[in-house]
Amino acid sequence: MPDTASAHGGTSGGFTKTEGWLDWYDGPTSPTFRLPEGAVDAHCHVFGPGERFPYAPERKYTPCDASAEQLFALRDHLGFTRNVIVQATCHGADNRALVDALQRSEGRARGVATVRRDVTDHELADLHAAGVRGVRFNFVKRLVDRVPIDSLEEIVAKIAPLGWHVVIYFEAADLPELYDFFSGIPTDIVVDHMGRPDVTKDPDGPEFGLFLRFMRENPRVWTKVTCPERLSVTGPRALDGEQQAYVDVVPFARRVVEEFPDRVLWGTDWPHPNLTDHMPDDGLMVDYIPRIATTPELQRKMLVDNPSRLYWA
Ligand SMILES: O=C(O)/C=C(\CC(=O)C(=O)O)C(=O)O
Repeated sequence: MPDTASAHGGTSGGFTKTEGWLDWYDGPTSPTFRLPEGAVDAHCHVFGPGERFPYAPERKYTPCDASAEQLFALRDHLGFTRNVIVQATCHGADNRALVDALQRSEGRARGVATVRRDVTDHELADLHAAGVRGVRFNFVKRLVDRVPIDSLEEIVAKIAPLGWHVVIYFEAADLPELYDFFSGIPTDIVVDHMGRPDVTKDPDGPEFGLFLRFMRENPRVWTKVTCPERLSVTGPRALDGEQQAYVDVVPFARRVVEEFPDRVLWGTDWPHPNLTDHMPDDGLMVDYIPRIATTPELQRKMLVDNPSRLYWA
C-alpha cells in the first residue's frame, strides 16, 4: 500500500486514507459559549495512530490518524473536563486504541466499545477496568455489515450484569424495522445523533414523531443531540466565525432537549469521520450548544449531570 501520511499524524502506519477524506480542523477557534464546569464531550473518537493501532481489515473507510493526545488537547482548548470515547467502525472490534486512550486520560474519559458475541467475561472485566461502560451496535449500512439480532442479544446478556448500556446508531428510515428489537433491550440505550433524522422533513411529522414516541415509550432511552454537521442540508456551516450554523437541525435538537432534558447528551463527534463537503471548526460547534439547550439549567443537565450519571456513577 502506498505510504500516504495524514495531514495531522505525521506517520501513516502504511495506511492510505479513503479518497477525498477530510482531516479534522486544525487550530479551532476558542468558543464564545463558556461551557459549564465539569462539561463532558460525550461523543468523540480516537483513530490509530495506524502505526500503533492498525485499522481493522473489515473497515469500510480509512481515516486520518486522530490520537488520544490530540483529542485531549482539543478537550482542554474547548473547555471540556471529560470525554466519552466511542469505538468507531474503522477499528472494528479491536478496542486497543480506545483502551489506550482511556488509560492515558487519568480517569477523565470513559469508553463505548465494540465487541463480538464470543467476548469473554474476562475481556469484559478488563474493558470495564479501563473505563468502558457500554457497547455500540451500528446499523448504518455504509459503515458495517449487518450483525444478526441473536448475536446482539447474546452481547446484551453478557454486558447487562456489568451495568453497561447499549449505544445504537441507525438512520431514521430504519427505525420502524428495528423498533421492537430496541424496545426489548433491557439496559439503558443511547441513540446516536437523534437517530439521524432527515431534517428536510417536518420535525412535527411522522418520521421524527416515531423517534419521539420511541423515547416517550422507553424511559431508559437517552439520545445524543449531536452531529448537526452531519445532518444539516442547508447549513450554514460552522466555519469562518458563523454563529448561526446548521439552522435546519436546531428545531429537531431543541425539541428533544426540551422534552427529555434528563436523557440528552452532547459531543463534538471529533474528528468528524466521513464528512465529505466540509470540516467544521470545533470552537463553533461548541457555540451551537446554547441554541439547542437554551437555559443554563438545560445546559448543565445535558453537559454535566446526565453524562456524569451515565458514565461516572
Ligand atoms: O462519528 C459518528 O458517529 C459517525 C460516523 C462514523 C462512525 O460512527 C463509525 O465509523 O463508527 C459516520 O456517520 O460515518
